[in-house]
Amino acid sequence: METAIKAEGISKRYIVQNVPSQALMNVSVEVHKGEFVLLTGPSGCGKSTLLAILSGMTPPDEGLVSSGSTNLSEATDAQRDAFRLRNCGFIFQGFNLFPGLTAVEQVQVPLDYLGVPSDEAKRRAESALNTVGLAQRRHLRPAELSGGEKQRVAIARAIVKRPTILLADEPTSALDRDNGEKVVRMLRAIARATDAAVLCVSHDIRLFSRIVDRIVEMEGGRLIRDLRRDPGTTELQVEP
Ligand SMILES: Nc1ncnc2c1ncn2[C@@H]1O[C@H](COP(=O)(O)OP(=O)(O)OP(=O)(O)O)[C@@H](O)[C@H]1O
Repeated sequence: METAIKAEGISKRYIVQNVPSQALMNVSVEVHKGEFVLLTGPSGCGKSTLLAILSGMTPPDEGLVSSGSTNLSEATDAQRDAFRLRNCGFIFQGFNLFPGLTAVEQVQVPLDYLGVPSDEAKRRAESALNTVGLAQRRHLRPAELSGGEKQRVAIARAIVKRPTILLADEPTSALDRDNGEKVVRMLRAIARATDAAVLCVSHDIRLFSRIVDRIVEMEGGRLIRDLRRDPGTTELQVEP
């Protein structure tokens, strides 16, 4: 399997009011293209910090982060921004949609940032909405959509630029069980269909465990477990 993003020996410390707090300690992890990974662990264990470092949003204090030939740990702020814009799609717990924009306009926004001509951006936005089953609702604004539909718009917005890495932070926690499961199955289908590495933070292991390829568990700023599903079985196996 080809590597989409790789972190080696990552450490990150925050200092708040002169008190240091070690968010990540010597974390190494590799996520492959087409792989759907759940990142889980107790509150404050460093999951969001790891996502931020893997997407180039935050530089690590120590260690290497790389994607293909891009070395993110040595990149400038502008190079990391450009990497993120081109390669990463994000999905958030609270959807983060613009109240005044229709579904198709929301999905076009990342393509506008990338300078895609507006006719092509509209066509691609409609196609992404079609992928998440919302073609018929493309002219509606967030207030006219259900929670599940809003999250599907957010997924369409995240996949419209065909990212190599799709990062989701608690994408199901504002949804009921059925809609949550729909979203998780949709993320797996996206990983399969587009070969994107999908890395998803959630506390809801039960919802994800039957569907993901791999569960990475953190505690106190470290990775403590890495379970992979053997092809052809439903059991997740501990990494040797
Ligand atoms: N910007 C920041 N400034 C200071 N401390 C931070 C910052 N971001 C995170 N931290 C601290 O780093 C540690 C890890 O936080 P992080 O948000 O990565 O954990 P998490 O596992 O995502 O938590 P949760 O599940 O509650 O979202 C925590 O102790 C947190 O307080």
